[in-house]
Amino acid sequence: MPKSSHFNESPPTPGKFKMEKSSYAHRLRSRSSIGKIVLWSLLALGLILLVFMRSQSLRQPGFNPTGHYFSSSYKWGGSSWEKQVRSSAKVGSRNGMTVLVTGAAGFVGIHASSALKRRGDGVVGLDNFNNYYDPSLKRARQALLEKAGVFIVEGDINDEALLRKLFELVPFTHVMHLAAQAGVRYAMENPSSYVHSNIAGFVSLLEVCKSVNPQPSIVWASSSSVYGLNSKVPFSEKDRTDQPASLYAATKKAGEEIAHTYNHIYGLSLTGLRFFTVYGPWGRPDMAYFFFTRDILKGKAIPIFEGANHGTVARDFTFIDDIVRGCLASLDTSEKSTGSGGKKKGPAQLRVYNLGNTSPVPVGDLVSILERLLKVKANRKIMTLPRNGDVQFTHANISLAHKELGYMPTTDLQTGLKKFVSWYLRFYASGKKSGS
Ligand SMILES: O=C(O)[C@H]1O[C@H](OP(=O)(O)OP(=O)(O)OC[C@H]2O[C@@H](n3ccc(=O)[nH]c3=O)[C@H](O)[C@@H]2O)[C@H](O)[C@@H](O)[C@H]1O
Repeated sequence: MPKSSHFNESPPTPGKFKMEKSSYAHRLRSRSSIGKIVLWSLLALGLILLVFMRSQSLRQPGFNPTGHYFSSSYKWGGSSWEKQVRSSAKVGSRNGMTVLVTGAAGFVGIHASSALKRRGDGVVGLDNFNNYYDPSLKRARQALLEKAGVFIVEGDINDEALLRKLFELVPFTHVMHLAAQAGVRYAMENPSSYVHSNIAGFVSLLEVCKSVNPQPSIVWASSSSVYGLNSKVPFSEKDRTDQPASLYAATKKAGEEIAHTYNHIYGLSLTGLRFFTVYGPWGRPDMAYFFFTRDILKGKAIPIFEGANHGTVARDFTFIDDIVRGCLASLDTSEKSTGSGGKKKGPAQLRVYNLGNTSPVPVGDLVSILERLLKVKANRKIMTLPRNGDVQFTHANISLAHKELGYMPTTDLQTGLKKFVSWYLRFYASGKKSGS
């Protein structure tokens, strides 16, 4: 045996100090070894306890591995819950569809759900009500949908058992998949939440959709951010999308590739919509137009980004009503999925469309419009576009959506912001809500 494998042997001590092998020294050494063993055992125990406590806290209702807290636990199932799901899914018009809307308590979700319900489709919502932004805004949207007869199931798209249960109760003809971790800049703070919702969550949904019978047709939210560093404008669906500038964009691009796979293998009919900076009443407080409004009213400084050499930063801001029309047209023109029992029976539809406004507006002009509408001067703080995933410019070419969906935006930024500001002032009028 090689010498080094003798654990009990004293190692060679090339250093200055060599201990005498007296029995006193031996006792001292064995006492200190016992001490070390006790210390290491305690440390190991502590570590095990820590891991155990963390795994328990992850299992607690109201917490998930993305670091987001939920305002309530996910309790689903039971006869009254099933009754609510079934009743919400009831179709109110001839040839109406039955749609599962994920992210129904979100900004686009509430508008799309109520538009579908209004025209007589059966709608069931699904949302995890996480606290990425003020959950009370999501609850207010939920209350509005409830009044319209749309029930929002509380749960996560990663919960396949819940998704299967929903399809067991209702044979959804369509899924409008809007649940996602949104926001370009937040991806640097909490990257795993993007992977959890936009990749794992999407796969979980597609896994269920591919295996149910009949398979639904799926329309889902991609993003203008997939164009990333593409500098050819306006952005066309034919342009390259392999240079994402943020992890958010990368997960949306991944979604498009995942959609291709499920279409190819399982015959799922899939339509991805590249939304361009959607704004409007009931919007998202993490978006610039929303928190600019709040901060102008508070007299706080407004950070306005500009490119290198004072280059303009601009967005193709698109009003929510135009986006909703695009969503409904996509659902209406969706062909049926072709698979059954998890097996593809023939080629299925696979589409991607830009839904933009075709008229980019510099961020400085957005602030000027808000100043006029709010009748308050903004405290502008011009700063160079930080390296945070933002791109300098977006501009949609919508000719494909126009040709195939009849999509044609009708709301300019001035008109759309007027509607937003009037909603904002009414919603936050009580002064109790902060708009954060
Ligand atoms: O089209 C999309 O796919 C995305 O649209 C939206 O992203 P963006 O277009 O980046 O919107 P938003 O954050 O409102 O910034 C607007 C402008 O203000 C500038 N901006 C922003 C913050 C700031 O402090 N200062 C500033 O000038 C900023 O540089 C930008 O020019 C959605 O959030 C995203 O989820 C996704 O859906």
